[in-house]
Amino acid sequence: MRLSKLFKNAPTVNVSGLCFDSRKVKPDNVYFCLPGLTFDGHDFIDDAIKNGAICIVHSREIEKKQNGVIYIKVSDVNAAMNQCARLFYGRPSDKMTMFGITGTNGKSTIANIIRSIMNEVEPCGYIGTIAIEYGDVKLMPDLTTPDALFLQSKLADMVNAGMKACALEVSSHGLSQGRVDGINFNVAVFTNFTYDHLDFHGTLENYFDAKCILFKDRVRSDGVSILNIDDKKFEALKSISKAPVISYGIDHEADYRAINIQMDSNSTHFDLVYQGKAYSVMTNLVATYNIYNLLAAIAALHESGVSMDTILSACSHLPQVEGRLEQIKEGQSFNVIVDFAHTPDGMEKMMQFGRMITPDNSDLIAVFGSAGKRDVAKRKVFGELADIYCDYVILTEDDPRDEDPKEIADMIKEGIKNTANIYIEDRYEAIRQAIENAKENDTILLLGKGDEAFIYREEGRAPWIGDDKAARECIQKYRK
Ligand SMILES: CC(=O)N[C@H]1[C@@H](OP(=O)(O)OP(=O)(O)OC[C@H]2O[C@@H](n3ccc(=O)[nH]c3=O)[C@H](O)[C@@H]2O)O[C@H](CO)[C@@H](O)[C@@H]1O[C@H](C)C(=O)N[C@@H](C)C(=O)N[C@H](CCC(=O)O)C(=O)O
Ligand SMILES: Nc1ncnc2c1ncn2[C@@H]1O[C@H](COP(=O)(O)OP(=O)(O)OP(=O)(O)O)[C@@H](O)[C@H]1O
Repeated sequence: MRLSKLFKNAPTVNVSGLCFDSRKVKPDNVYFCLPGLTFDGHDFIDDAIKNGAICIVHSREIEKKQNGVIYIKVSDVNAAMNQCARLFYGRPSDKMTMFGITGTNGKSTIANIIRSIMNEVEPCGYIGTIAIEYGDVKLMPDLTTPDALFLQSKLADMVNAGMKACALEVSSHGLSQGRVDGINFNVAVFTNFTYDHLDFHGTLENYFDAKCILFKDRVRSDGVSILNIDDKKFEALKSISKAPVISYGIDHEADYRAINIQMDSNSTHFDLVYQGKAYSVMTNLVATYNIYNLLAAIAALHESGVSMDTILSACSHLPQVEGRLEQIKEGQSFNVIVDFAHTPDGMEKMMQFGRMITPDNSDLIAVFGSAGKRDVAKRKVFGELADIYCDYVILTEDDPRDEDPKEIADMIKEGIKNTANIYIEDRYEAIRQAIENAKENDTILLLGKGDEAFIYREEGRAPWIGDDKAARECIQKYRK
């Protein structure tokens, strides 16, 4: 592409790509000097030029300019990069129905439900924590919401592969770093707002402000904002939404409301009330929070023109979202559930569900840890929740990074006053002991890692068999 297509008054030289990391710059790339949390991209201009950058986009004054290199000064490099990414990749998001899903918990679940039902109407891609998926392509992501350059390139790949829609998880980090600034969403979905990510945002107010960006700035004014009316942030989001608001919920009157909910450990039935009419919904999703997730997805799809018949007939056989309330069934006489719960709210919801499916004379056993180098305050809260709901706790490693997993476990333990607990550092061994010792009708919750097939240790990302595979293997070996 010609540089002049990206910047007014720029020379008409050809550029081969866009890059914000000097180490990854290729010949004839444009290098964007981003201010980061640790470094400032301006400090790596020489490296970028050595690697072949033909153009430097910067905001700081540059004293020594090199011949043959084009320098473009802008007031906000991040904003310029987002705009260029959109143009370089041919405005891909304008060619698809874009669903953006944000909130503390439920983003992956809702995005995957949207994708799977949308696929029955027209091809839909997914970008989020679990994968980047479109057609037969499935890639493992590094981030929930990728950086703007990678994101726009993947959206372009989706358009080229024939996708007509995309369900994108929009994290608060992604919003505050402008990773989705080049996207105008047709549908913006809000799940819920509880405690998370204080290590990054500092305060809950900042965390919420980041979430607001999707509804204030990034949704199209002719689009729609789908909001959870039972969440305490409903009114605040409604008041700032650029697009008309559609509500969903259980406890309050809503545009899409679930009533008469009946649930067991394998399925849920409820009546969906929409515009005064009740539709009977049968779904293989369980746990009350998943009814919220399903309502959000139903509202998002229906408001984008998918028929209620198509949506409701798909609800009964939704594919298992990997590592989200995944029930491990190997013919054993007790329940084993793998779940990605890693916030206090997620933990509590899972433990409540575990309690609901466990008979009074049986035990609820939880196996979990907490991530290293991430929010420390939630550790004790996890312990307090386990103390309320569980009969036995096995504390183990999560993603310790360069922290000592035992010290993390001790911080969780500060919240456990009455419930019996042990510490088994090795996650596989912790799962093995839980499974080997479970009695008939007990429930074992394996929490925190979900579908992840890696553990972040001191030396980086190390392979991990995965909670689901570990559990299946242990049931086969020790309970057959
Ligand atoms: C905390 C955070 O979000 N950090 C992101 C941030 O890094 P940073 O600000 O620290 O960047 P930096 O290292 O200071 O570097 C500044 C600039 O100098 C450049 N640089 C740096 C060194 C060099 O030699 N050459 C060079 O050009 C860098 O490429 C960058 O452009 O900007 C980088 C570039 O976009 C991101 O890769 C990085 O994400 C890191 C990897 C990360 O782990 N982010 C997580 C916390 C995250 O975003 N998570 C959310 C939420 C997940 C959830 O809900 O649980 C997600 O969406 O995944
Ligand atoms: N609506 C909800 N309310 C509360 N907790 C939920 C809800 N949906 C899911 N959870 C819990 O949060 C965990 C993560 O779910 P999911 O991956 O869908 O959320 P997420 O917002 O995408 O999280 P992340 O971005 O960290 O992956 C689940 O395993 C479950 O424990």
